[in-house]
Amino acid sequence: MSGGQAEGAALAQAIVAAHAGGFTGFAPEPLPPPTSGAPVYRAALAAASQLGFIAQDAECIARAWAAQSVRTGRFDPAQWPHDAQDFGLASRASRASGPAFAECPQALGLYAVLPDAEWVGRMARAGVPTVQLRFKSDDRAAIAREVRAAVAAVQDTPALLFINDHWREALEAGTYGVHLGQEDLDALAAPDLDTLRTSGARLGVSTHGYAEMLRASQARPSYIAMGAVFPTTLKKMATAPQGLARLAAYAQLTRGYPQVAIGGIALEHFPQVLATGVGSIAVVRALVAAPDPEAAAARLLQAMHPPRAP
Ligand SMILES: Cc1ncc(COP(=O)(O)OP(=O)(O)O)c(N)n1
Ligand SMILES: Cc1nc(C(=O)O)sc1CCOP(=O)(O)O
Ligand SMILES: [Mg+2]
Repeated sequence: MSGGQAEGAALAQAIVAAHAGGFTGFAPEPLPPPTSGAPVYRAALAAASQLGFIAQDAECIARAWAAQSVRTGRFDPAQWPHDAQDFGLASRASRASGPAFAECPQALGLYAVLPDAEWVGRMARAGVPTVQLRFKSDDRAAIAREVRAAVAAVQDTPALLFINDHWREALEAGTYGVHLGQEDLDALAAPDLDTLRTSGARLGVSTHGYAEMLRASQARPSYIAMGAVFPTTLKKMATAPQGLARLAAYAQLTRGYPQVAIGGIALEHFPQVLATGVGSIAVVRALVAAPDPEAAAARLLQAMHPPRAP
């Protein structure tokens, strides 16, 4: 090992030593091919991989760490990067990154993700402030029907309605917002994204790590969803559960956006999830698999807004 390599390995170990106690529970990932020769970049790439970040996220962390060192003029292994500028995360507030989607509340509160319009109405009437229709079907007529039924179901309630996946039907029905996954966003042609934005509909985007957050920010959505926090049995996830320490880091990075935490979240997790700073928690099974969904909604709403200590 050359002197330079030994020095780089020591920097990487210093980062790992400072953060291994926080980012626990992840097996090391293979070291991706470096895209820069800068010593801080290379050390952070090795450390992030050692801490279990997948290649695309290790690359984001390494680039952010190098940018942070240049900006501050020093390398501190304890200083995990959190600055949006260092990551190149597009800001919602700055016009320089292009027009933004319409605003939604900074705190969307309890967010129920629901399989059909009947559930949407039921949870809106139970007082859930944000609801999503997540209706999985390839039948265009059935989708349009379900979206219209969901709009009607929230009409006499204050609930904000997002439609998952089916953005054209959502625009036709005039819903409050649309939620898209990364693949949906990638598949959307620029003119379609413009149509969606200029319609005034709010846009929420799913993310599962740093690289996806940077990608989502390019669209300057109304909110950023971060998951899966814990293991979920609802669907097969391409990425590991991210856990609370990563969620806290993601929330710090994306604090210019309203944030939604999702994935495997149950009542007992609410205090720790809220402590990361997110303003909204999305759940599926905690409501639809509950023996008494209205009573479950009441408990989750209370956990979302715990009374302040006197
Ligand atoms: C609030 C919220 N966050 C994430 C998702 C997941 O959306 P997506 O990635 O589009 O995956 P599917 O839900 O379509 O399987 C969501 N629906 N809501
Ligand atoms: C639909 C969905 N999207 C996720 C993501 O991480 O993008 S996790 C998830 C399932 C959430 O269901 P439950 O609360 O029952 O675990
Ligand atoms: Mg989707």
